[in-house]
Amino acid sequence: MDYDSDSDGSHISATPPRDPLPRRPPQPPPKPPTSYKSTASTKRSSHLDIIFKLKKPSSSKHDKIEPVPEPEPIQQPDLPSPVGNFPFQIRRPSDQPHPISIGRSLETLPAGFFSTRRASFSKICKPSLNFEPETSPEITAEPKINGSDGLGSTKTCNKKLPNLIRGDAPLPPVKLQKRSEEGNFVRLNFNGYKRKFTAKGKKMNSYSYKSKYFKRSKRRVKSEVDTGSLCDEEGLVSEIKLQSKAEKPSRCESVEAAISAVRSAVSEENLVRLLKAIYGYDLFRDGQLEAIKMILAGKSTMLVLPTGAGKSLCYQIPAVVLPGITLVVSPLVALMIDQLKQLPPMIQGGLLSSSQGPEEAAETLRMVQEGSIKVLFVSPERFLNADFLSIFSTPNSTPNFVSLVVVDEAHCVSEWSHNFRPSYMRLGASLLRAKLNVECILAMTATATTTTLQSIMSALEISSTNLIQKAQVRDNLWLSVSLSSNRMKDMLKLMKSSPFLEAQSIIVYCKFQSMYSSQAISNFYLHWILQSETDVISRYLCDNNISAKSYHSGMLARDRSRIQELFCANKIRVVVATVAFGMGLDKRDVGAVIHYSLPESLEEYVQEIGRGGRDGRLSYCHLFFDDVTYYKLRSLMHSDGVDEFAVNKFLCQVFADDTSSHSKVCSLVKELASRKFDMKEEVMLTLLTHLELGETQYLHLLPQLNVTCTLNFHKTSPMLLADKDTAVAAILKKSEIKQGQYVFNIPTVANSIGVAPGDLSNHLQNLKAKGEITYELKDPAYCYKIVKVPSDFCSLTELLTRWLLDIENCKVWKLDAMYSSAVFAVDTCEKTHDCNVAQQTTYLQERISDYFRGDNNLDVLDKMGQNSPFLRADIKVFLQSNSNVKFTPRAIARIMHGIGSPAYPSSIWSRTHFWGRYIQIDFKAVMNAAKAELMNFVGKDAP
Ligand SMILES: Nc1ncnc2c1ncn2[C@@H]1O[C@H](COP(=O)(O)OP(=O)(O)OP(=O)(O)O)[C@@H](O)[C@H]1O
Repeated sequence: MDYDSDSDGSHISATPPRDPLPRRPPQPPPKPPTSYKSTASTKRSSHLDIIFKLKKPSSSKHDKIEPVPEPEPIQQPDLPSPVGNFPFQIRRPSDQPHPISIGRSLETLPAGFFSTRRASFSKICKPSLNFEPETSPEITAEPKINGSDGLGSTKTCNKKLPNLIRGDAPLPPVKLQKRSEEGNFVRLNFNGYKRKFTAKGKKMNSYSYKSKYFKRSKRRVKSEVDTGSLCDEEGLVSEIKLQSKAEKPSRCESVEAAISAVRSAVSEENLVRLLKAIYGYDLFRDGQLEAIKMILAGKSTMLVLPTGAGKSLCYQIPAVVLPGITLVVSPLVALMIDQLKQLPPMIQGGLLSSSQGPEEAAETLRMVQEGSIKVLFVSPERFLNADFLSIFSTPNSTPNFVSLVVVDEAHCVSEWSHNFRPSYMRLGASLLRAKLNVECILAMTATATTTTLQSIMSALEISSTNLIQKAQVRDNLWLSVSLSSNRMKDMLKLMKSSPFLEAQSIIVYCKFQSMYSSQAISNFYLHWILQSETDVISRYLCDNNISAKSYHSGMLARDRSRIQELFCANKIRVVVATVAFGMGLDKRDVGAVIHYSLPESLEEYVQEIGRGGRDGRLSYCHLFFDDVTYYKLRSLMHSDGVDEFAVNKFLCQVFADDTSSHSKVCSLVKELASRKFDMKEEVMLTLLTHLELGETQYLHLLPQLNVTCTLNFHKTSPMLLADKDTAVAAILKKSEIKQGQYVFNIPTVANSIGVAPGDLSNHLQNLKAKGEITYELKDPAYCYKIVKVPSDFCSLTELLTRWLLDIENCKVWKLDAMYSSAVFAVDTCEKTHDCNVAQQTTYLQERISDYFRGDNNLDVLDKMGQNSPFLRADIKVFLQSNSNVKFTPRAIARIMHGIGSPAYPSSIWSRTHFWGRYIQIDFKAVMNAAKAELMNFVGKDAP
């Protein structure tokens, strides 16, 4: 079967039909500055055998290739013209700049309106840890809670601290286990169900079993159970919650006494006493004491500690000592919930998240204002909400003033990190100081290069003397790597051999959620099209007698939680997951982490291997890499890129709506704009945020809204209601009537009567409550007010495009650095007689520390081809066969690289013969070839 057959004429190609395996492009001239010669890319044998002693693998049942249905003939897509005017010119907007005026503050949206994106995140890990032996906590009483600062002496010790986790805790009900199954456990109680986790096997954490305290708490568990962290079955937090009532007062008193002592003198002795009183730990870990002292001295601090090193404690202790509230900014709701659950019970915590209902959010805010919350977790998007900020712009005498702002995952602040989030740009020190009146900021991360650190510290105005940084990778992680031309089989071999065979809990990380693009790479994978890679691999492992479960972000949240729980309870041995797995995961006994796919950066790699060996025991981390995955990832690094003319058109639209009033709320419907400018939503948000927070403030972003309203009248006739209600009158004026329903844009109607869109929404809710109307809202949109119209659109366009291009190049460089490190380890090992895991660990550790140190001499391979004899001819054929569609060079390069974009989605364009055909040729080279061919094409058509 000719899978690649098209019906659009594009099969008339300069290149012969695709081979089952991609042909290597003509090699570019050798790159000069590599201090070692890579043999990894040419040698196809697995290196596993020299690293680990292998057992004989069982045969795979998976080699069967199922027939693939013939693809439907390609329909010429009904695409919006992504480029109204052809790419090579930059237009100024037709509107003239308007005088600046300051708009009224209209933003009164209900809390919880924001959406939090799911991002590829988790926490990271760094170097030489001092994992001191954990001692049994001698806790004698359940902590109590207190006065207006959360720990004062006026209130009773027995008050229960719920740590406001509501119905949004992402945990499904679980059936009660039989008592007899209890082993090393903590019982959780979510959604009204109690559960126990049983840890089977011999490899349980030695601390837990040795701990006298643990044995005592086992006996007590029947009487009292509270919530606990999903994977903290050996953690102290849960143990604290198991205290008997009789023990409460002394415990509470000792905490209060320890706090008073620290308040009067911030000495090491007093802090260790407080550590012991709250957590039961005898010693601070590396970096903790230094950080806590610095924060208590009021100094903003940059803290870089590895994953699992105990960063949370560095803000929790100051939170109980300082008088006001500690605001913790976290990028993901899942992380916030996890951190909230892990707060010791004497620290009253709360969270504000987009998944909460308005009542829940209002209740949390009420508690904040009362001063009964000590630690509040919020998303960075919350800082868009003026109502939220106003709560904290109070004098320091009120109970709800902010003593400390903690920026967790602080690398998200920097565009040079592996995980930049535009909303984190909002957390600049000047804004935090102006809006929250806060002096002390703690930035925490586990992975940041020197460049990233510099940019975080400059944004948050943290002095270079206040940097606390420890090593990147823990010593208990054994790192190995191998080049593999058959990763599935090699992985099976690995897992059936020692020491992976003995590992109790294993995480296998995959990169791609769907096997879709595999069809472009090898016919062998054709039958996996549109299946999750994690599903395919977990099934393959199960078929080969290794019990494994798949986990990816496309699954229902309930199913994901269930898998995480079972894994934490040691009921699943292997989880095959995408990066979505592991965020906030605190399972201590993960014995092995296998990378089935190359990570996108060393940051991601370090973060993912950091899930292993959190109990301080040896954990084995193996990385498989291959050229095909590298090429695929290299293409993906270009998926956020945009061109100058697209940025210019975007700016024209953003400022087009500015007529006369700067108090007007403008909106940009995300999906429509994304297709129109062929820009991902995240990229548009990055640009808008830059327009607000860059050197010149051009606009003021407001919380996102669903802007299109479809409304029906019920009780009173529309005209009669309009006589009494100005909002209804405006709706009638500004609506289109479609099938008897009134359809209008919320900001347009709000602007016409001079109210905020949020106020109009509230008004609609009231009318609905009275039975007058029903309505539906749709079309999520970015909302903003224009502060200043740029005077020179061309310069601004150029500036923004260059900035985005630098970010794109940085991502590519990070991937190349990851790939080069893997090649380096394999090559160096190959040259070494009797190379073993210990040596590979050393090679990889060296590369990792060079990378994070920002060593400019780091050799980075770029193995992309620079040209192909068929490229220009293929582009020409492609253009001829799609002559009715407008393209940009970037759009063509994306198609040739097999990357979908909002205006050229893969669902349509992957059916073309050329989809992904040139992934081995550098993206920019393909773009240049496309540009030249487009010029020819346009020239020919010109009259
Ligand atoms: N001084 C200490 N002694 C013993 N255990 C500690 C100490 N400090 C923290 N821990 C424990 O270490 C574990 C990891 O801590 P924490 O979650 O704060 O790490 P982290 O650095 O935030 O890691 P991640 O980046 O994965 O979130 C927790 O179970 C915590 O209770």
